[in-house]
Amino acid sequence: MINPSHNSPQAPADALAHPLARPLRLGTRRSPLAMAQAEETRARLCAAHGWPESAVELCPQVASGDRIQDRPLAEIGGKALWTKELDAALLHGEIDFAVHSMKDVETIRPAAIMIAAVLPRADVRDVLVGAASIAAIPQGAKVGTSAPRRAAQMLHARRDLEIVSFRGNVATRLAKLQAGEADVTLLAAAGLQRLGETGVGHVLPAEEWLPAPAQGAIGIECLAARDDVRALLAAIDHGPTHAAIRAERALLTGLGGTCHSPIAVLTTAEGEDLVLRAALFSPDGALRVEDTARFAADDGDTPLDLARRLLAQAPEGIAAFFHGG
Ligand SMILES: NCc1[nH]cc(CCC(=O)O)c1CC(=O)O
Repeated sequence: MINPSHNSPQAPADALAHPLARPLRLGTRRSPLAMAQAEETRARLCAAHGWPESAVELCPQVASGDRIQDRPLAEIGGKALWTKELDAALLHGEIDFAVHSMKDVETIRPAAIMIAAVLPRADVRDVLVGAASIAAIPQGAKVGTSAPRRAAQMLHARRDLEIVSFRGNVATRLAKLQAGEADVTLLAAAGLQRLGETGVGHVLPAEEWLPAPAQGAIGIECLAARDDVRALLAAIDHGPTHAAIRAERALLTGLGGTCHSPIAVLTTAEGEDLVLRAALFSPDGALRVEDTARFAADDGDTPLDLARRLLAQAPEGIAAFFHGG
């Protein structure tokens, strides 16, 4: 990327476009949200390095999580269903890096794969569609969601509501709501914004309705051994978001949380410090424990301590859904 000499003939634009001899291959799922996130990643990477768009080639893959639409994620194998095809493509050298919603990436990853960059976090909040607020949802209404966290939060706030399973991508879920399969649903503001669906629903205040771990963050993974790719991705890593995601994932690791575990968390910055606020629920929403920790962004131990404190306070009806770190 350094101009060699003033006398050297001007290289053609394509030859200058990239340090590798070929385009970088970006692995992504095929869903509209995943494709929007892949496009955003390509745009940021090309802008950071002054490359034309052709320097990064999108390589969409069908994930098992997208293929199987009729059962809750927690039932069919969990978050690995979003990552295993892209992991295999990375490990086989078919792609150079993979773009993920960090919310969907399990805490335990193959040793050869690392999170090389995290993009600046988008809106972390959930959006309620179908009612103006939690209080305004009609008595006994049906809430369409397959997320254990959203179901538990909703039942915690409103014991009268009924949860109905609601899988599928953002457009599918909005269509199911339109078709009357449920009265209200919950979606991530970040996903709606990335799809250009900005007028949909009512944003829930994050302080009252804590989001999922890593919600709103896009992460980019590559092989730990690929120093060349890691150096290129470092240019688009957003330190504050990366620190928050590291802390939230450490908390989840400490809790032994899975996709069955109703956990909500909000990270905020206070000066140089991070404040991690986390709540655990029983799946039926009857029980809830909450705790908070403040720590320096590079302190990896405090999120684990917070996990231990939460588990120590958790009654059996909550602890049964977490198995410790
Ligand atoms: N579970 C699917 C999923 N994974 C990431 C997002 C939204 C984007 C994000 O959180 O970054 C969504 C959709 C949703 O929860 O509404």
